[in-house]
Amino acid sequence: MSLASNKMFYVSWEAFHRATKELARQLLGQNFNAIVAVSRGGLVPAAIIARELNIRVLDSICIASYNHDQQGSLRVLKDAHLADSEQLLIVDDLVDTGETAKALRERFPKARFVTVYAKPQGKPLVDHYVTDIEQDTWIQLPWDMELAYSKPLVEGA
Ligand SMILES: O=P(O)(O)OC[C@H]1O[C@H](OP(=O)(O)OP(=O)(O)O)[C@H](O)[C@@H]1O
Ligand code: HPA
Ligand SMILES: [Mg+2]
Repeated sequence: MSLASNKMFYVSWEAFHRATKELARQLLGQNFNAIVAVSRGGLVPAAIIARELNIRVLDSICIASYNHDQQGSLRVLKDAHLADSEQLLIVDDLVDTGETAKALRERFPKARFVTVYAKPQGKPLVDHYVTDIEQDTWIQLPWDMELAYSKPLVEGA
């Protein structure tokens, strides 16, 4: 998939941290004992949730489907070793078309699957998420950005 619109949703590190802590709060009391992070995007929220919920056992599944904003075929580069169970939490940064989520649901039918951001197409596939994003909007994540000079509206200051 490539976006026809160029609408962007820019996420700072602080905003990402705040939203992920809100996701952790939604999960309080559900007694998860292990996390599978969906690498790479799920690694950061998985670490934050693990810290908030005092979960010490983490694993990763490495899935690639996008080359920057171009969706290609989904490839599982490395599987996770933890067994599927209702106490297992699968964490990704976002769900967009839902292709990645579909593959994860098949791989871990008993586990709970959560993301920080969700677009409409993928939303039905997640158990919990924090922020709705429109389908035609690209989420710019903090690790894909850097601070840069911003030209003033009027030159010559
Ligand atoms: O709902 P979908 O349309 O499947 O898109 C969502 C997936 O796409 C991104 O991963 P990507 O494959 O770009 O790899 P990355 O996590 O290494 O950036 C994102 O981190 C999700 O895992
Ligand atoms: O909107 C997005 N932003 C970053 N990565 C993504 N991978 C799928 N959709 C997105
Ligand atoms: Mg990913």
